[in-house]
Formats: sequence, structure tokens, C-alpha cells
Amino acid sequence: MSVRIRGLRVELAGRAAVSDVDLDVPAGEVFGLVGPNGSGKTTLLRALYRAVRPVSGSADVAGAPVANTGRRALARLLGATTQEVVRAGGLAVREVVAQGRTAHLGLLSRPGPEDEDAVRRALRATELAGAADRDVSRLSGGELQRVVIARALAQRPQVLVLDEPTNHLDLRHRYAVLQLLGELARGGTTVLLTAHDLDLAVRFCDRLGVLDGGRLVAAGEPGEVLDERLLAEVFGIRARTERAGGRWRLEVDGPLDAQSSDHSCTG
Ligand SMILES: Nc1ncnc2c1ncn2[C@@H]1O[C@H](COP(=O)(O)OP(=O)(O)OP(=O)(O)O)[C@@H](O)[C@H]1O
Repeated sequence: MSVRIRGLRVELAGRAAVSDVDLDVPAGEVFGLVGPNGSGKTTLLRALYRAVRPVSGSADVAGAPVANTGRRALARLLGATTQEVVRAGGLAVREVVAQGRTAHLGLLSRPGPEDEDAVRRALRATELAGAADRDVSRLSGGELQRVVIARALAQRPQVLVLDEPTNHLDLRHRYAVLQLLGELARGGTTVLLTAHDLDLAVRFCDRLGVLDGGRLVAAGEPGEVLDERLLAEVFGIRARTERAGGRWRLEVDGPLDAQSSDHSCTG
């Protein structure tokens, strides 16, 4: 298994943000974590790249136990994009993307042809080649989001972890990024992402996991997992998935009204 999580529990400020999560994601899959605000999606991803320490349970990435793997070694296996905005003043797009190669360089060694090729391809894949010399502090939210994705691509990790990778992107770039992630997965990369846009998640993810109150309450093929009952109970919407043209899509009627739903703000 490329990502293997067992009994994971993470507490933040004394409260469980993630509880008893078991999850397996094989190589070559796009796996989407979905769930309402505050359900633990970001926290689960953060545990994978050691930004939070679980109180119990374990996570392995590409066969390496996260808890016992140094940051640098982990960065050679796992690339992550986060919701935290990187606007390091004065850095050019190309320099930020090149940071993705840091874990592959020896302590005193300079970037070689392979590093330059990885950066060039990442810039091209995210349609940033023409913006390579721009100052990142002057980019729009969507352009910056593509820079962060490009940096993770340049890392060429076995596992890509992306927190809301498309939330700032216009429709064309949303589809372009999700298509790109699908192609990377077909090439053997494991892609684990979070998404609020359920329609895009059911279209582009091979499997989905639903978090609710920190627990993984369902996992499997989009059409199997997101049935009408779960969509109502967890997301508070009247909706269903349909299969059309070989892909799942989501048909939403609207929100359940307050009386007929237990759904409440947990964020
Ligand atoms: N730094 C923090 N300190 C204390 N509690 C936190 C902190 N960050 C998150 N939490 C809490 O942990 C729980 C899970 O939060 P998390 O950000 O993982 O959810 P999420 O599913 O990613 O939410 P969203 O969809 O809103 O991004 C929430 O109850 C949240 O309020």
C-alpha cells in the first residue's frame, strides 16, 4: 500500500480532530477525502506530512513509517500542497517551484539537469512557464495555487497530498489540474486530495473517503459511497450520484431544510 493508516487519532487543543481512522490507498489511485467543514480532512493530511503528531495509531507512506522518518527522507517520498499561503517576498515563481527539489539535493550540491528538467516540466504542466520570472507576492490566488502545485510536482514524489488543490482556480484550470493529477496517478503516483466540490470529486477521484466528526464513515467508489442517505446525513443536501459517459456525476436538488436535517456547523 502506498498510504497505510491504522487507528489514527489526532487531538487539537484537547479535542479529537481525527478519530480511529484506518485507510489504505494503493499506488496509482486518486483518492479524495470529502466531508463538511471541520470534519478533519486537513488534519488527516497534516498527520501524513508530520505537521501534527498523532496521539495514537500509525501512518506509512510508500512503506516508510511517518513517525520514524526524517523530514528530508519523507519529502523524497511525499509532496504536499497546503492551504497555508506562501508569499515569500521577492522570490520568483521558478525559485519557489525549485524548492521542490531541495530534498533531492545533497547538502552542498547544486541543482543538476534532472532538477532543472523537473522544474521546467512542473512549470509547463501547471501553465506557468510564461510566468516563471514573476514575483510570487504579486500573483493572484489561483496563480499562487498553481505555483504550490508545481512545487509539489517538481518534487516528483511517490505520494502527492493536496489540500483543496482547486479551490482558487477558475473552471478551466480546475479541470486541467484534476486531469493532470489523474494522468500522474495512471503513471503510478498516489494522489490523496481533499475537496469541497463534490461534483468534481465524484468525476475525478477513483475512490472517496467521507470524514464526519473526525471519523471515516465511508470509503469506496464515488457512486457507492455517496448515496442519497449519506449525502443527506453528512452533507445536509438532497442529491444523488449518476453514471454518465463512463464518469460519475452529482445531481443536487438543494439543501435539506433545517427541520429535516441534523446537519449543523461543526467547523
Ligand atoms: N489549530 C487548531 N487548534 C484547535 N483546533 C483546531 C485547529 N485546527 C483545526 N481544529 C479543529 O479540528 C477539527 C478538524 O479541523 P480540520 O481543519 O482538519 O477540518 P477540515 O475538514 O479540513 O475543515 P474545512 O473543510 O473547513 O477545511 C475542527 O473541529 C477544527 O475546529
